[in-house]
Amino acid sequence: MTGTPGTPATPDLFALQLRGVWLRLGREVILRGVTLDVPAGEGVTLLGENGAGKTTLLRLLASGLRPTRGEGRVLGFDLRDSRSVRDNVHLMPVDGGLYPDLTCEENLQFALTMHGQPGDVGAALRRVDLHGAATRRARFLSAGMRKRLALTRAHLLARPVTLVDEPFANLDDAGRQLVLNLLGELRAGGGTLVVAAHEPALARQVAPRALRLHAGQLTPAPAESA
Ligand SMILES: Nc1ncnc2c1ncn2[C@@H]1O[C@H](COP(=O)(O)OP(=O)(O)OP(=O)(O)O)[C@@H](O)[C@H]1O
Repeated sequence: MTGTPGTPATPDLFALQLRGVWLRLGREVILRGVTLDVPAGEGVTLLGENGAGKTTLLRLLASGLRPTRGEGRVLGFDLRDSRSVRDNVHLMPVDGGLYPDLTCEENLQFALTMHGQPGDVGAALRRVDLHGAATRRARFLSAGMRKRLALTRAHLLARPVTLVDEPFANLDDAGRQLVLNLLGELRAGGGTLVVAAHEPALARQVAPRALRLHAGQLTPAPAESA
């Protein structure tokens, strides 16, 4: 895995590749030699107990954390090429990663503007039943409403790679079905998806290949795995 920044080495082949990645945060070693190949368009469910390192791995794949050792590529771009990686990846963090002082519609419009993308903000808010809260600041939304807003932002942006952390948390039944619909549409459009979740049966409906992170290592999870 070699190449210069800004130049994809293996375009279209693999969306995500890690080779022997170790990651230390403070005194703790979180990842211990993680190797991963995710073909473009695949959906991966990331399982693991609390504190296993799922969020950390997603942040690393979004170029928000650097490997202590080892290397990785996103759509052929070296993980150290943060700009190229961030152009192609959207990470939905567990808290939604919204701007608390922007309204719902401003949060969506800002995301579109940052990526130079067109998009129908009103339709996106209607889709997740937030049209009545369009002018409400994100800080005044409930946890479930924040999750809906963050999800519709990920769907609207439809980056080649979408990483979502705990998409089902805080949602009612209708909200969980919305997650499945929105993430399913991202996959259907050819997007690569990684879902970190504690609800394997739900997550696997849109991201069938399940991997488990345990003791810093990534292994295939059996079909019935919880
Ligand atoms: N900034 C940080 N500095 C030091 N340690 C950290 C930092 N962020 C996370 N950790 C540690 O990394 C480990 C993995 O955390 P992480 O949030 O990635 O786990 P997780 O699998 O997403 O857990 P959960 O299922 O509870 O969300 C934990 O032991 C956590 O305390």
